[in-house]
Amino acid sequence: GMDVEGEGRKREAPWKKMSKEELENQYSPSRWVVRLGAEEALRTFFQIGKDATLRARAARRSLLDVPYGEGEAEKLDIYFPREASGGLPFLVFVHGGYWQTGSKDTSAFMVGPLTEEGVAVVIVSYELAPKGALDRMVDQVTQSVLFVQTRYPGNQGIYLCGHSAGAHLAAMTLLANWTKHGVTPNLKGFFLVSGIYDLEPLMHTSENVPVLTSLEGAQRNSPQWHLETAAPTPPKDLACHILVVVGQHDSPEFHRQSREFYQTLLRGGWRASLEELQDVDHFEILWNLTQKDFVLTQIILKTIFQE
Ligand SMILES: N[C@@H](CC(=O)c1ccccc1NC=O)C(=O)O
Repeated sequence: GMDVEGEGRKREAPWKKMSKEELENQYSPSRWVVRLGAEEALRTFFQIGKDATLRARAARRSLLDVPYGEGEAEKLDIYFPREASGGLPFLVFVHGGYWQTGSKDTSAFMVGPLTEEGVAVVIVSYELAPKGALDRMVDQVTQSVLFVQTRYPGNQGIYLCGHSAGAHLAAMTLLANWTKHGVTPNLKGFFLVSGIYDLEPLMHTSENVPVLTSLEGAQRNSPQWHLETAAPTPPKDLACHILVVVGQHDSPEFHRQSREFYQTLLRGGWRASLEELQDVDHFEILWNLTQKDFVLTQIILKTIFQE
């Protein structure tokens, strides 16, 4: 009905009526790609990411493999604008790959157009499953944000961007207790791209192997679940804007996840918006960020520079 309060909370989750095969399908983004076959889409995605990373390293001043923690995987790359002077805005990017694949070394998609406009870009690696556990990955992303704030205290804002499973990890930092860490990062915005916010349906797919072992663990690592049950209060100044964005050709379950997370953010008093980007799939929505005139590149730049 029209009762926004009741939507999505009292109603039975639609995925619970799906067969295992249907869930598997809904949570396999490559199967929804319209222009390429599934395998070719994934290959193209990683190739474009690798090329963009090589270009970024050749064309921009960078600091590579900077440790933000003790762990072997706890490394990040920082790419600077050509004319870097004084305080810069920073975009911190968390890659996807269902917590099992991906790397900072294939994920510097947006470095070209953003550094061109004066944004420093940080690409984060974290410890993948099976070695890494979700709680640990969430902590690592939190640590990477703390690292950027501590190293660049004069920054003109930190914007956290994540794709797919990386959007999940980025969204989890909305729940971080910064007081506990002793540093409050100058977080000004979130760009959550084709993300997953409720992990419970994934427990019934092969993608869960080996990250989700219990319902309790799935809930503990679901920003959707936290916002619905504990309702953490948003920062008082509401300076932080959260953009939830999904591609037209993402699966219906990915659309539902984005929509419900956005609605839950609004109910909780966060400043959020939802965008469905026309004519892009789960992978194009990210690889198009290599292009300055792509609508999401423009949205990101506008968000960073209007504030
Ligand atoms: N096996 C997955 C792979 C995948 O979902 C993926 C690959 C690269 C970057 C992000 C991805 N999705 C979520 O993290 C698929 O069917 O597309």
